[in-house]
Amino acid sequence: MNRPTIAVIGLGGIARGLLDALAGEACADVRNVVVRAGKEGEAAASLPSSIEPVGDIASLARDVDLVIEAAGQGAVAQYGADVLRSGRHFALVSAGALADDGLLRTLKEEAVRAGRRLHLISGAIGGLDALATARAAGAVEVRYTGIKPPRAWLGTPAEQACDLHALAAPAVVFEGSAREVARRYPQNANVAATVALAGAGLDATRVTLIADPAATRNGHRVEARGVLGEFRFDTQAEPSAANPKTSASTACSILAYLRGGPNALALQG
Ligand SMILES: NC(=O)C1=CN([C@@H]2O[C@H](COP(=O)(O)OP(=O)(O)OC[C@H]3O[C@@H](n4cnc5c(N)ncnc54)[C@H](OP(=O)(O)O)[C@@H]3O)[C@@H](O)[C@H]2O)C=CC1
Ligand SMILES: O=C([O-])CC(=O)C(=O)O
Repeated sequence: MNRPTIAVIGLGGIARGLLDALAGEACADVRNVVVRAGKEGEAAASLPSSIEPVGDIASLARDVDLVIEAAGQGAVAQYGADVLRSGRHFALVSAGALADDGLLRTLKEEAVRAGRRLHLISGAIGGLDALATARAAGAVEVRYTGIKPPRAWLGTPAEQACDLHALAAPAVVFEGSAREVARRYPQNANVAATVALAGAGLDATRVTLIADPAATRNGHRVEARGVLGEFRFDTQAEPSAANPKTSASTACSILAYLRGGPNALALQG
């Protein structure tokens, strides 16, 4: 990838981490941040004058050629197709949005029509290359296990599964498919959808989520078994200082991608 001129959707923990990292980097020029319509002025107050906040895709600077989503699943649905129709590449981290087959199909079709790239950046997870290799050889059984401190699960359905404020031992808060977890835990388990899209698919990939009172970091475990043998990829990730639900590695995965790293799934192009 040549040095792209980019826009970032979102201005939360991941986006700010990325903008901070890019301030000292030559791998991309940031022209715009996409914020909710009406919040442009508020956003401008906290951004350098070189970055203009906009409230829609039509207002992006003409020379933006790549748009990075770092906002949430709703933002993928809201802006993804417009980004591609406007002739720009689209790279995202809110992978759970792609558990909606209709949205995934639309984005792929728009990417083909526009001749643009549709990339899913690795985010907080690793091992996608090994998953793709295992899948290429035939059927593969894949399990993703996410283990986070109780505070990372506040405001999610995990609150109904256990008392997050009085947990004395690890508690399983979700068991099911990657497709289901994408819908139920939109801010916490996008990595499960990423693992699924790289390997066994959204319905076959099994997911367990655990709230662990002894955990201080976000654990991500990928276990795969197929005709080639088996592997296990374990991550203990520092939580983002801005958002305990998110691993700090997510912003860095976008930086690595912009540097030309191999850490993205090409869904199209
Ligand atoms: N693949 C991966 O490994 C990971 C993916 N993620 C994904 O990244 C997302 C962002 O994470 P994080 O930065 O920590 O979250 P934050 O909650 O810190 O920030 C989200 C930001 O996005 C903005 N936003 C949300 N929806 C829209 C929209 N439709 N239009 C414009 N702006 C919008 C929010 O604005 P406002 O405050 O106005 O709502 C906020 O500025 C997560 O929700 C998750 O989907 C997160 C972690 C890992
Ligand atoms: O950053 C993480 O730990 C993973 C995460 O929140 C997600 O996949 O949505």
